[in-house]
Parts: sequence; structure tokens; C-alpha cells
Amino acid sequence: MTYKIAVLPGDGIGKEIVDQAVRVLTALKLDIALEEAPVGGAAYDQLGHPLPPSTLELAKNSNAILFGAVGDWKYDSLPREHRPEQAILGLRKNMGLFANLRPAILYPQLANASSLKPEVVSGLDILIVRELTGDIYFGTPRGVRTAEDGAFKGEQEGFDTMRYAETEVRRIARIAFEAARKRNGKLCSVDKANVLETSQFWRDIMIDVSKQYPDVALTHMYVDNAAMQLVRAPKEFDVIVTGNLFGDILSDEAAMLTGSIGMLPSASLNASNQGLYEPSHGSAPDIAGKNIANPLATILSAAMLLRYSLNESAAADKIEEAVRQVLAQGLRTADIYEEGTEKVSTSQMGDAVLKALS
Ligand SMILES: NC(=O)C1=CN([C@@H]2O[C@H](COP(=O)(O)OP(=O)(O)OC[C@H]3O[C@@H](n4cnc5c(N)ncnc54)[C@H](O)[C@@H]3O)[C@@H](O)[C@H]2O)C=CC1
Ligand SMILES: CC(C)CC(=O)C(=O)O
Ligand SMILES: [Mg+2]
Repeated sequence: MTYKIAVLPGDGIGKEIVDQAVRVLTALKLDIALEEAPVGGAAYDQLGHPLPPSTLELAKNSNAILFGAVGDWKYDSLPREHRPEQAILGLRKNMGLFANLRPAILYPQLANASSLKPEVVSGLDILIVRELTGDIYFGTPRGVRTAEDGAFKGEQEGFDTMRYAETEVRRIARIAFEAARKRNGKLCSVDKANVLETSQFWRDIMIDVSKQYPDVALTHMYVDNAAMQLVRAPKEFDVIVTGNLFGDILSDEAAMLTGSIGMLPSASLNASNQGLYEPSHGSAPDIAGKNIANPLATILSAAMLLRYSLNESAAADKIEEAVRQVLAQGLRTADIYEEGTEKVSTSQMGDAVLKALS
């Protein structure tokens, strides 16, 4: 069977990094068909919408999606529905990609690239399971209105709605417990139950689901403490499960433990084994078009694509091994460069991974 992969590069560094991941996927000579489509600001410019129906259709009809990133400051004054970010939010929602897996692994060669002391981060291997289609990112009502009560009655106010339905919490809980069961059996649920009703509800359901996983040790932590513990003693964590907003923030923080945001891949999965694979970072407009972005998070996302959506674990292992090799050779993009290593461009990093594969 030929697997169909939708390739959606998007904006900023999106094309530069996805190009390298496509080269890697192609070099593996698997039975895959890649089809590219516009998304984000690029699609808005071309077709008047950040997620054109043709792109969504292609994504839905594919086994997996390789996604770059969307967004650029120049679109920030557009009405929200036309902003590039609506493309990735729309794909997640329309395809039910509720389970976002963000593994934060420190490759030993990058121990000095991390902003933390090597002894704090060496050997780091944690998994953040972020709920991706609910929470305040999607809750309604939202908007700007005239305040009807409170100290600022009569003023304009902005508002959003944080909400989680029971099904949403149960299904992400199961994904996280299953992942913890296959790893070191530790699951930390991160919330803000001391303040938020939504979080107390989340916590109660986590405790209920935990009854089906007596082999997994469930703990709870408030998000402010979790942000602190991630830089104090990150290796205390095994699997973290959290909501959309907290997971977004904590995963960027965890990225720096691995040396750079350019190292953190992700998989976003739905209930039908379809997945969208993208680096955890954004479109980095500040370095776009310079051929200096780190493509490894995207290349490692392609490895996750092979493992989770195509059942090609051996090919995924090969990519991860090739990444280990290029790092061992001392090759570094600017974001992970340190004295004594060799600074390479985005495409040179791609060349090196390809060479290590052959
Ligand atoms: N999934 C997506 O498409 C996402 C899109 N965004 C969008 O991206 C745009 C920029 O957002 P920012 O907050 O600046 O986040 P960002 O992740 O794009 O960049 C943050 C910082 O990290 C650096 N960086 C990011 N990826 C890198 C890489 N591969 N190699 C080297 N350095 C890298 C950037 O140069 C920048 O200094 C915004 O429009 C935002 O909405 C942000 C996050 C995710
Ligand atoms: C558009 C944003 C919600 C994307 C983001 O920051 C992320 O998924 O990490
Ligand atoms: Mg983010």
C-alpha cells in the first residue's frame, strides 16, 4: 500500500526545514507519495484563506501530514479568522488531533548547549502529552464586549472561555497513562486546581482514570510549580499530561532543556491513527530565508510520522540514529553552536543527515 503524506510547509522557516525533512523521507525509498499544499500566510496570499478547503481535504485524505509552521508579524492585524495560526488550529480541530506528544530528549552531545548545567539535564528523556483540541484555545464564548458587571462595568473587556468536557479529559488521560506504562510508569498531571474549576474537574477525572492503571504512579502538580521544577530537576519527570494552554507553554520551556527549540519534534494524533507531525516551534520570522534554522526538530518529527502513522519503526530508528551521528560529528546549526563544533546551515545539516543515512 502506498502511504499518502500531505506536505504543508507554511510560512517563515517552514519551507526551509520541511525541505530537509522531505529529502530525508524520500531517501528512505519507502512506498510513500508526497503531495504539497499551501497553508498559513502563504495560503492566505495565494488563495485568500489560511486553511483553504483544498488543503484541508488533502490533509484529511492523507495517512499523515508533515507540517512546517505558520505565522508572520505581517499578518497580525488581519481579522483573527484570516490569521495564519488559524490554519494549524483548524487542522487540529477539524481532524480531531487531540493528542499532542512532545518528547524532550537531550542528545548527549548537546549537554553543553542546554541553558542548564550538564549534570541537571544529562540523560533527560521526558514526554509531554498535551491535550490539543480543547481548553481556552477553543472555548466559546470569546471576544471583546462591554463589561456588564464588576469593578470595570461599562468598559470594554476581552474574554475567553476555559472549558474541558469529560470525554476530552478521559481520552487524553488514557493516552498519557498508556505512554507512562510503556516508559517508567510515572505520570504527572499538571493543572491549576487551586484556582480553576476546569482544573479541579481535570484532576478528578485523572484520578478516576488512574484506577485502571494501578501500575502507573500518578502525581499532580500546579502549573507554576511545574514550570519551576522543569528547570530545577527535570529528570524527576517521566510523562507529563496537561491541557492545551499549559502544555503549549511548558513544552517550549522543556525544549530549552534539550539545547534548543529547534530540537523538539511533535506528533498530533487522532482516534483514527492519522497524525500531523511538526516541530514544536513556530515560523521564526526573525531568521526566515537565511538558511540558518535548525531542521532537526522537523526531521525528528518525520521519524515520529514513520513510527506512529506508517508503522515504519525501523525507518524511524534510522533517522534518529542519523541525527545522533551528525551531532557526534560535531555539526551544529547556529542555535546549538558552541566553541569546538562546526557551524552548518539548514541545508548542510540536511546534507549531513542524508549522508549518515546512506
Ligand atoms: N505550529 C505553528 O505553526 C506555530 C506557529 N507560531 C507562530 O510563529 C510565529 C513566530 O512566533 P514566536 O513566538 O517567535 O515563536 P518561534 O518558535 O517561531 O520562535 C521563537 C524563537 O526561537 C527561534 N527558533 C524557532 N525555531 C527555530 C529553529 N528551528 N532553529 C533555530 N531557531 C529557532 C526563533 O528564531 C525565535 O528567536 C508567530 O506568528 C506564531 O504565532 C508559533 C508557534 C507554533
Ligand atoms: C498557534 C499556536 C497555538 C501554536 C503553538 O504555539 C503550538 O502548538 O505550540
Ligand atoms: Mg507553542
